[in-house]
Amino acid sequence: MILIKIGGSVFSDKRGEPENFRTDVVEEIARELAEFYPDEKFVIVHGGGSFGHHYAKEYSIREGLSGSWGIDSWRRLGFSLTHQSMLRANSKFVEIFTDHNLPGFSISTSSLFITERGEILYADIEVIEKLLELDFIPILFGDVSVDVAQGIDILSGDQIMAYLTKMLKPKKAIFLMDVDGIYDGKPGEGTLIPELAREEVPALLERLHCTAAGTDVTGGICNKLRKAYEMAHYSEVWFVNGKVPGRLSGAIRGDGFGTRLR
Ligand SMILES: Nc1ncnc2c1ncn2[C@@H]1O[C@H](COP(=O)(O)OP(=O)(O)OP(=O)(O)O)[C@@H](O)[C@H]1O
Ligand SMILES: C=C(C)CCOP(=O)(O)O
Repeated sequence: MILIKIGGSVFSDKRGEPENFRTDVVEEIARELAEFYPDEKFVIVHGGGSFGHHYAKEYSIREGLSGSWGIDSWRRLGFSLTHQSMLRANSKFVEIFTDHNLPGFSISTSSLFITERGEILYADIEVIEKLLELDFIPILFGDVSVDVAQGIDILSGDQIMAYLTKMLKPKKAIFLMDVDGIYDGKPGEGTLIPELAREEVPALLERLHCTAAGTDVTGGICNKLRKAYEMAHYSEVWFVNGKVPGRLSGAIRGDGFGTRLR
């Protein structure tokens, strides 16, 4: 099984209009997956992009429930609206997958996962395992979450990737991004790293200023790299450009252009 995260920056313009969706990009991803399926099994996780992040920010979901009825009544509505927005993104993926004869099946993340300050505390993944046995392609997504510490929070697709890698032990985990891979510095300024050893990640995090007190509250490349560091215990991890046709296929075959972490 191969686990793939389709980054929010790949299927939408995060700085653009709310709920913009790059149909052509996702269609190309589906076309490439259809070349490998059913010989290869897949689990897909997609990010929030221009869908969930917009509502999550507007209703400050990451701050959780406060204990004040006024604020919480408003935030509960935001929690629901954020989830509905993610369902709209998710249904676009399922439609495109099924149009390409791929049995993509929607899994509502917030119904399976419980978090503690945004980190996964518990998840019931039996249904995902069963769907895989039955040759479905489960499609999960970054979502809102019920959180034991603060009532509600946001669960990032990158956290889900790390959890599923640990539990399902895919032969490969692939992050599709809107840049060519991991750079030693800012994309466009630093150089692309084609091969990265797990032991090199802590030093790279320091060079990228991803210290514990860093500013990546909602994720970004620092969170992605930290999660990939955990994942590399169990699986090879790839970072490739999901907007360039052929790059996903290259990562699936193992001869692709991007960053390979082992
Ligand atoms: N050293 C770096 N190497 C690679 N990307 C970097 C680096 N530093 C910053 N970035 C930025 O990180 C972004 C990818 O992180 P981001 O969290 O936006 O990914 P995503 O998975 O597409 O989004 P989402 O979390 O919404 O699903 C890239 O667009 C890139 O510009
Ligand atoms: C904002 C929401 C609801 C999901 C966040 O998931 P991510 O884009 O993978 O970090």
